[in-house]
Amino acid sequence: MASIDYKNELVAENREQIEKHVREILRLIGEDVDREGLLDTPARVTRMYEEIFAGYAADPREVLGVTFDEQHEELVIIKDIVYYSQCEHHMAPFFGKVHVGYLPSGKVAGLSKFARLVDVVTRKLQVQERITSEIADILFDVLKPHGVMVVVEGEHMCMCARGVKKYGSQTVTSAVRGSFRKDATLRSEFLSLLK
Ligand SMILES: Nc1nc2c(ncn2[C@@H]2O[C@H](COP(=O)(O)OP(=O)(O)OP(=O)(O)O)[C@@H](O)[C@H]2O)c(=O)[nH]1
Ligand SMILES: [Zn+2]
Repeated sequence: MASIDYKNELVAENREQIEKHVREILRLIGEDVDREGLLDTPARVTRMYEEIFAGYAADPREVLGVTFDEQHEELVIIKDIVYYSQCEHHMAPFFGKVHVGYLPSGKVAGLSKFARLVDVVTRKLQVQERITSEIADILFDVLKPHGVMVVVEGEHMCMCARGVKKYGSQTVTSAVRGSFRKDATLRSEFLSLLK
């Protein structure tokens, strides 16, 4: 499931300042900031920040604002929702897929809202564990389902491009709320449907 485009108005307001600081960082790392290839880079980086940090300007609970009543009380799974986030330790990208399963209790959300929720939660400085638990907590709180399970897979550039340099390793995190905590069969059903 593809992600959705948002903008961060906070970045837009501070555009001039951000551009100035990006230019300064370029100078401090040893670049010639006046060479042609870099002239538009501070503005480009700022536009990129508007996109990849759009989560700061949005309320994740609001994206689930429209829910509807539906008497389906069995497992619903939305899998393979792609995300792109930035680790809060290095400001390096990490990305992968989110899989959500929930057991509704009378209230369901439109399928696209799960992808919107993933976008809002991931488009800020994050750690993978917090993405996982935030999505689980918000769904559990807003939809009041019998249970929720969230699995997140991620590849972290801070582990590839620098530091330990372990390319291709995947981090998998999960969070369970409600009936998923107690019911191992339900967890197995969810995990087997992800394959
Ligand atoms: N738990 C968790 N750790 C993360 C995530 N993203 C990055 N990290 C880790 O954050 C840690 C930061 O460790 P530090 O020792 O403070 O920083 P560092 O010296 O740059 O660490 P190295 O990467 O080991 O060189 C590293 O182990 C990263 O791999 C994440 O989403 N979750
Ligand atoms: Zn990192």
